[in-house]
Amino acid sequence: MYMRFFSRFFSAMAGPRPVVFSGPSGAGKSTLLKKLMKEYDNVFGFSVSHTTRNPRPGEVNGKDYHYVTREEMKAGVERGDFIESAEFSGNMYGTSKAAVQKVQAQNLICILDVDMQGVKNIKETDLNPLYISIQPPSMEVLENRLRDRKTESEESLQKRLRAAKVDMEIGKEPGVFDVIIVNDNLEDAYKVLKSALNEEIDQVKKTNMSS
Ligand SMILES: Nc1nc2c(ncn2[C@@H]2O[C@H](COP(=O)(O)OP(=O)(O)O)[C@@H](O)[C@H]2O)c(=O)[nH]1
Ligand SMILES: Nc1ncnc2c1ncn2[C@@H]1O[C@H](COP(=O)(O)OP(=O)(O)O)[C@@H](O)[C@H]1O
Repeated sequence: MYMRFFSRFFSAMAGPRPVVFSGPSGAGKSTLLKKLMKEYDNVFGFSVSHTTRNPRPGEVNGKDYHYVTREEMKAGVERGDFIESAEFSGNMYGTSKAAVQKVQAQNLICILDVDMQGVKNIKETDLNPLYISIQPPSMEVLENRLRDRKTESEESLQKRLRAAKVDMEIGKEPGVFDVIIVNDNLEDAYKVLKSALNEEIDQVKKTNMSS
């Protein structure tokens, strides 16, 4: 009880409330997050995850992900470097404590992009974030977007679509997410996202201006 109080107290002291984004691969999380961080670069900071998957063309090590081998990742997990980690579509992904602390130390809203296992595991921690789900308008649209993105092999695409079906069902369960955004038209979805974060954005702007 007291431990819980103190850890909540200290996590509140660590900076503004983080925001966790989740939703099927191809739903548009990265697109929306990049837009948000471009418009509010002094308000949000991205928690750079570790992954064992290969970088895609254009992705930058240390910016999109920290790209590591499975051995390195496992060693990090064993050392207790990670808040959470998960296996997704044949690769490991995880949020390191350092990634979140780096953002919080700058008094920015820490953005995490994690799969459904990440959401479940983060719920067991004291991070206490706002949970936002980004959903595609339909499975058909999701498949088309993933194919058009041209980043996946047929095997990887099928794995992502299978995971998406499961994720979409869990995401509908009441109480899992605070906000659910259907990303049909990008500009409309972005407006909904900004209005969901309005109070937090204003709060950080005020605090950071006066310090
Ligand atoms: N649990 C967990 N999931 C992550 C993490 N980083 C990314 N993911 C998730 O891993 C899945 C695959 O990500 P990625 O390979 O970048 O593919 P994309 O989502 O199709 O662009 C997505 O659902 C991400 O939200 C992490 O640190 N922890
Ligand atoms: N509202 C939208 N309308 C059409 N295409 C979109 C929309 N949002 C995202 N996309 C495209 O769909 C693909 C998947 O989006 P992405 O942001 O990579 O998804 P995620 O990060 O959730 O895997 C990308 O090629 C992106 O440009």
